[in-house]
Amino acid sequence: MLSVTHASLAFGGIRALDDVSFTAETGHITAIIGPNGAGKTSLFNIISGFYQPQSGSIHFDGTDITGMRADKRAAMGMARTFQNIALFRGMTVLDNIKLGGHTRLRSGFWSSGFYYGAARREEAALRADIERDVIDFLELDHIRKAPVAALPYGLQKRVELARALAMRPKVLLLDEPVAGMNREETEDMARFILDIQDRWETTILLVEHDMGMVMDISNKVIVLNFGRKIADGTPDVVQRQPDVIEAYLGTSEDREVTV
Ligand SMILES: Nc1ncnc2c1ncn2[C@@H]1O[C@H](COP(=O)(O)OP(=O)(O)OP(=O)(O)O)[C@@H](O)[C@H]1O
Repeated sequence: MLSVTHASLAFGGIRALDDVSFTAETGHITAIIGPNGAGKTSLFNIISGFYQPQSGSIHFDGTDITGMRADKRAAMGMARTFQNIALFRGMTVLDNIKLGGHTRLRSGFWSSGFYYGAARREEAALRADIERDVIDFLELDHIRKAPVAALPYGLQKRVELARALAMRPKVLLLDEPVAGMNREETEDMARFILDIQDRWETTILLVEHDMGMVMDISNKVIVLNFGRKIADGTPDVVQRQPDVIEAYLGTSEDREVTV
């Protein structure tokens, strides 16, 4: 289980997060929604360790990780995808995915050269693992040798998911996984997310503006508005809450309304 307790984060005078608490249960899909600027990315950033909250705490499987560095959190089993695709565009699909797997190697990415025999055996095992569990699973076999830059957007997003999955994460943070996708690509991605939950019981956190997808696949929805949590419950309950509807509909013109 992952829990955020009374977390606040401010940038100058802007309160990006204001006393936010919630839990993401193990093996569940928890969505974080809210209008633009509500604090969703900030919440992801304090969970993954990119930012430190000014107050409050974050616990992961019983450990207080509030002050822990991002790479340590990754080593504990936290993986993340980004709003804007963060892949090595000139490298192949397979090589990008293997980079995710390297966080799992005991001999480590940088020390591989020094422990060549052991590292090579580990590398071969990792490759077999990735082929079976990630490439086949996410149906990427036909493009494994393709450079990422040559792929359509929806597939690039799937490769990014594959790279996160190669870390065998306990917690997977997905930042707008279907942004910019067409209906078919969105449905594929939703199916893959549900399959990941089903197969590995991964705890999944999701920031997403596509309300149809969020309400369809989430076990729980957290709603933020101006840095504060205004709702926390099952999709059924949350989408009927008047202040949630108000947050989306009663907003200024520059906010995106996707309900
Ligand atoms: N590095 C930063 N420096 C200054 N202000 C920031 C920074 N990051 C976020 N903010 C501000 O904090 C508030 C919350 O931003 P955040 O990006 O977390 O919202 P969001 O819900 O993810 O928005 P979006 O849906 O547009 O991605 C906004 O007012 C934003 O301008």
